[in-house]
Amino acid sequence: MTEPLDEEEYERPRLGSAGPVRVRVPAKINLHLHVGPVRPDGYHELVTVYHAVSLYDELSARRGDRLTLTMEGEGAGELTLDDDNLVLRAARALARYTRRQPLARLHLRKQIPVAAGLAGGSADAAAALVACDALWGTNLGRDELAVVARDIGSDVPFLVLGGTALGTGRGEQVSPVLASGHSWHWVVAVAGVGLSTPTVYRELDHLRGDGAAPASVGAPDTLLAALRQRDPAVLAAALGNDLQDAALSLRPELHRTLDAGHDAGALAGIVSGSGPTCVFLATDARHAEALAKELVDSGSCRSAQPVHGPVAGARVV
Ligand SMILES: C[C@@](CO)(OP(=O)(O)O)[C@H](O)COP(=O)(O)OP(=O)(O)OC[C@H]1O[C@@H](n2ccc(N)nc2=O)[C@H](O)[C@@H]1O
Ligand SMILES: Nc1ncnc2c1ncn2[C@@H]1O[C@H](COP(=O)(O)OP(=O)(O)O)[C@@H](O)[C@H]1O
Repeated sequence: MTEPLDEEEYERPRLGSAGPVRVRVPAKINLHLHVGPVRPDGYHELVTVYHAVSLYDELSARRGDRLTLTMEGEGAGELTLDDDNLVLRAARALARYTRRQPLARLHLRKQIPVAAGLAGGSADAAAALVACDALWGTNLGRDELAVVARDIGSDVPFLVLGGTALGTGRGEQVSPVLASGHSWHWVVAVAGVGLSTPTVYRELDHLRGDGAAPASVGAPDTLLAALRQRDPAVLAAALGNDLQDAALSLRPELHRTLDAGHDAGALAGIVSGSGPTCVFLATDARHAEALAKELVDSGSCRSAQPVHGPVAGARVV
């Protein structure tokens, strides 16, 4: 973490924009999530393939004489405006990094459900970095913003980048894996109540420690090759998530959601990251529409919506 500066060391911000700056940021799913051993710092070593999908939060930033945040939309009422708020943490981290005062009026419109395995909070942090960078005229560029992002959360650098990317380390080391221009069609089926990410990692450790170790997805080579083939049936066979058994152990009712997707004709279904959202692969946009409707009708999830990916990371719009 960057050390906080004393007030007098701060520069008044040179405003890059009069504002408002509007930033749109996507949710992520993990097409491949291999969870390795626990590291000395308590995080698990990961190899993951992140994929940004067309479900967005939006953050606007205006000039202000303090740092303030207001929120509306999906799950906004559950979030507090304390030091744990990822938007405020991100704005302060960028201000410290660029030796400025964190002065901005921020407003967040949420559509990405909270604690759903879709990295909504990380997305909002990435949006705050991009919005404040534009408002303050700090012009760090995506690679440097991704460096600031690492201290905020493991998923945050990916949400700055977007697209499809390989994540290693604790997930914070990201590199793009392809830019083929091909779109994939998915349905995200959201559960009523979120799951805590640390609880799901602990459950995996517990399952592994029991000796009834769930099989691991191994290396991402098959998945990466499948992405290059652009064939949804091939991709369907390559999707995998080591956190799935842990999420299912904590939420057995997710079996019903996965079964409903299968019965409705999805090419494949997996838990998204730490869950409890389930994500289903469709052949095309129409198939995704039909699947989403059937999933809602099945009553096995709170809502289901078609999305596509990959899409760009946090962007000024
Ligand atoms: C599981 C994943 C998959 O992409 O995301 P979600 O599906 O929850 O969105 C990520 O690993 C979550 O990333 P993120 O939500 O940024 O996690 P962080 O804030 O860095 O860490 C939250 C907690 O998750 C656990 N954690 C996270 C990353 C990691 N490589 N090993 C871990 O054990 C630790 O308990 C940590 O204290
Ligand atoms: N702006 C924010 N949006 C969502 N969650 C936030 C935010 N700020 C802090 N959080 C906290 O981050 C945690 C993880 O949320 P989120 O990123 O939505 O889920 P997940 O890690 O499952 O993808 C939640 O417990 C939530 O309280």
